[in-house]
Amino acid sequence: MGDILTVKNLTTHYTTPDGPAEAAGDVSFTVKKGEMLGLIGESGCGKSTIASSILRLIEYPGKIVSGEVILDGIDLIRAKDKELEKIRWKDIAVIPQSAMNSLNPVYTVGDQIIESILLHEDVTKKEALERTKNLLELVGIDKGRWKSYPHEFSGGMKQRVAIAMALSCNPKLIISDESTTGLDVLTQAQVIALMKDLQERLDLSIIMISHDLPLVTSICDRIAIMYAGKIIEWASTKEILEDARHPYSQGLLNATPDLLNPDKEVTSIPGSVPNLVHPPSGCRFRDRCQFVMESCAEKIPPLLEIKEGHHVACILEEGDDNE
Ligand SMILES: Nc1ncnc2c1ncn2[C@@H]1O[C@H](COP(=O)(O)OP(=O)(O)OP(=O)(O)O)[C@@H](O)[C@H]1O
Repeated sequence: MGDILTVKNLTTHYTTPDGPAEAAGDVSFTVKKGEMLGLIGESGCGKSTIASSILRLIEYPGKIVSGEVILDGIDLIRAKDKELEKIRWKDIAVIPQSAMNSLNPVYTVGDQIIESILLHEDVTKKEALERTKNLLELVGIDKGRWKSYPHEFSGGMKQRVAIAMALSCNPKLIISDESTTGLDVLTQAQVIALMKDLQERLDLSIIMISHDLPLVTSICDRIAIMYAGKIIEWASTKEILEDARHPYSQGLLNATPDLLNPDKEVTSIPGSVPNLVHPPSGCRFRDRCQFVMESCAEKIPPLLEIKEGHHVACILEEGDDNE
């Protein structure tokens, strides 16, 4: 599988009265064609900042300071505004946080999907309506419901409409940003199963942003774990579950209950995420890390590939020189 998206050394700051907050610091990862990549981390660790940076939708006081975001050979950070406008939505579609509330209450769901197709593609209204009906069926909604208004739909159905909208222009990449927040657990599971099914059937590439580790491990092919603006571990889901190397990743796994193993001891990670304006020197996790050493304060550990496809940013993985 080839890479569809390459994020290279992306750094995004927010200006604050106390100085810049580095919400994404030197972030690098790739998304393969047809894969679902989970981007996971505690609230405030920079997940949405990365999503907005990929689409260059960071607004003041935010600023992309450096890095590249390559989609199909085009660097979106340096692309002209007009070029980028065509790429947004048509090539990269977003299912936003609380997607079900993103629908306009005064238009029918069908008209909203039709409008998004007509805005980006040179098709007739009749063709757009046909495609809308097909999209509704694809997400498990009777095509006759295109004339319904959002208030006539349940939360789960509105979520399905948001997915249909994201699919409306056959994007190469979908970014789902905590999009099932606010749904009950059962509906959330149905929507997630639908996304997984669509990803496999349509060979879609999806970045699934979430703070829900069990959700991400249940459907994603690979997982990038963020801590305080940095990716600290990135590997296949299997590797993360069986051989997580970063103490923060291990802490996250230990803090997650396992329904199949009710005897598992669940332990939380002491402390809290640091202020991103004045993060600790060196490793940002060191204040909370049970394996902390003096040298952890000296330099920011680089994200190293410790075995094929498994990347970790921890001094413990850097070899004998640092012991
Ligand atoms: N408008 C802003 N002004 C100043 N700082 C901001 C702003 N937006 C975000 N930040 C900073 O960037 C950090 C990352 O925010 P971001 O929303 O990307 O995190 P997140 O991981 O997506 O969180 P959540 O899961 O809560 O959505 C925050 O902790 C905050 O310090």
